[in-house]
Amino acid sequence: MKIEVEKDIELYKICVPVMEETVEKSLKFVKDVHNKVYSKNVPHMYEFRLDCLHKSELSIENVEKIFKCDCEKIITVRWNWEGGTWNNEKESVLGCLDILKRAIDFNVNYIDIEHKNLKGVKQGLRDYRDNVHSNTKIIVSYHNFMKTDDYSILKNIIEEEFRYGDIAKIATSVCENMDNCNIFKACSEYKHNIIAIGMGKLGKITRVHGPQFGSILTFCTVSKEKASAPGQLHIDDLFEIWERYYR
Ligand SMILES: O=C1C[C@@](O)(C(=O)O)C[C@@H](O)[C@@H]1O
Repeated sequence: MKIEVEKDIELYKICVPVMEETVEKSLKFVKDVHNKVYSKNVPHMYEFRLDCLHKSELSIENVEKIFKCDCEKIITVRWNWEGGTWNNEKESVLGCLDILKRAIDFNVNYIDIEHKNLKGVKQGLRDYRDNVHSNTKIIVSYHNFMKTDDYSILKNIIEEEFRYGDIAKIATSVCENMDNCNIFKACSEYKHNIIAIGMGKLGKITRVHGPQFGSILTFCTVSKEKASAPGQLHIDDLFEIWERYYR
């Protein structure tokens, strides 16, 4: 479905996280979503949360099967200190940076690395991407599951994210409506180069209208029970709202 609110606005993109324990289940999930097993609508792209893979699944040869999957994708290896399940045990089996660099070798659409993780890698991934002449875009992400920081702090984080990557991402918990205003402000100020999300029930408005303000995508779930973060809408609900709101 194409939704064009403004002449210059790009397609609104919906991304569904894939959080399976095995590569086989991940690929089957994407195939089932594409075949509308879980929902009436299908997303534009998928975020493969490779941190969710069981450690027995962690080999470059195995994760490469995901990089080859024929869909628009984000490859993410989310650490446990940022809300994911990656930990030192999994890291000892296969390094998260090795996974992300291999994904870059495969020209996946996006990789996502935490803003905090960059303390160790500095410019590493962007230089690597340029050196191997990959087209992968680098998302640098910041999550705050407790609150939404003051705009001046968010702005500093976003500016630093752009020092290391191509797309800035903030996903913060919305505690009051002014938080939503700050998230929309970030979408507008960094239009089409940012993913900005308000987590939690109060933040749902940003998940629905963030793309109109300039966020390049929004995350949805295809399950009534399972979501990768608080406040995600079911994909069918979002499509229904967009069709009504933007018709
Ligand atoms: O960073 C994000 C955003 C998210 O946390 C959300 O709030 O929808 C969902 C995560 O899967 C993703 O990596």
